[in-house]
Amino acid sequence: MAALSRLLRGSAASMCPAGRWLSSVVAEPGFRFPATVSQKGAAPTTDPGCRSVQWVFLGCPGVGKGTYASRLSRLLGVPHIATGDLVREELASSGPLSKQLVEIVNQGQLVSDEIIINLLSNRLEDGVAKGESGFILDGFPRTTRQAEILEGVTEIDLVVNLKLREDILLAKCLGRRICSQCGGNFNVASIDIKGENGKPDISMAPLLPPEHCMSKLITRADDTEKVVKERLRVYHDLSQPVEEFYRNRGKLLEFDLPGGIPESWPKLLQALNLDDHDEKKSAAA
Ligand SMILES: Nc1ncnc2c1ncn2[C@@H]1O[C@H](COP(=O)(O)OP(=O)(O)O)[C@@H](O)[C@H]1O
Repeated sequence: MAALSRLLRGSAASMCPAGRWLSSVVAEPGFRFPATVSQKGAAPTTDPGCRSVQWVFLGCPGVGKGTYASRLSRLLGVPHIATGDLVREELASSGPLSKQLVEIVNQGQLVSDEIIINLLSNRLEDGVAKGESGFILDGFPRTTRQAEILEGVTEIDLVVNLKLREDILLAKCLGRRICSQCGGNFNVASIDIKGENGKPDISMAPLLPPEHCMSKLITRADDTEKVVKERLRVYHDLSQPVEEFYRNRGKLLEFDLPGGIPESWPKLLQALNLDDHDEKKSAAA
């Protein structure tokens, strides 16, 4: 905990007040965006004293936090830090913690705040040593206590709350596959759901792996129907209050996913007031 405080205090100290996000969700001049990203309507800044973005992604299991957070992290040049990945790395390491964690994770429960903060703290410390700045957190905070601890040590600029219907979330979790060799994330679920009560239809094409990954696909041990349902229940009980925590602070951007990546990505960029020059170039090519 002390290490997390120290690290995050360090980044808060170099924060540019003019760069703080306001509830309008439009970045103030002062944030450092890499050359390929521009903030529509905001003058680019070169002020080296200002820090990079510090964002949080919230949302139920299977909603796509990892997908969109990692795309944004590449666009904004900040690390994407997923606490679920940190937990899985620890499980794979068969270190002293892994025995303790395996049961908790495979039952769909949350790891203790102390353990998760310790893992996050170590990850941030490694990042600082490599010269990283800013972050997009995915899967943290997941309890109001974690949110309070984070608030006590640094300023979060923006919290993006991704939303999708619960029947789709289950299908997406059950369709998740990981390449055991390259670590790539894929999804074999094909979603095609008619909208009801005036809601639009939702289609999501599968995100299929390249040919060479096909035979190496594995499924997460906690992506079984029983465990996913328990994770959704735990999310509603413990993590939904975190949405309220940030809503009360005017930092929550609600984003209803309109479909798969092709429909959702441009709309998310629009909601964030960001431009992806690289994507436009490749689309035009
Ligand atoms: N912030 C956190 N607090 C407690 N446990 C966590 C946290 N982040 C991840 N975990 C543990 O790791 C598991 C996998 O996390 P993640 O990959 O984020 O799952 P999901 O796909 O359900 O969002 C969780 O079910 C939980 O046991």
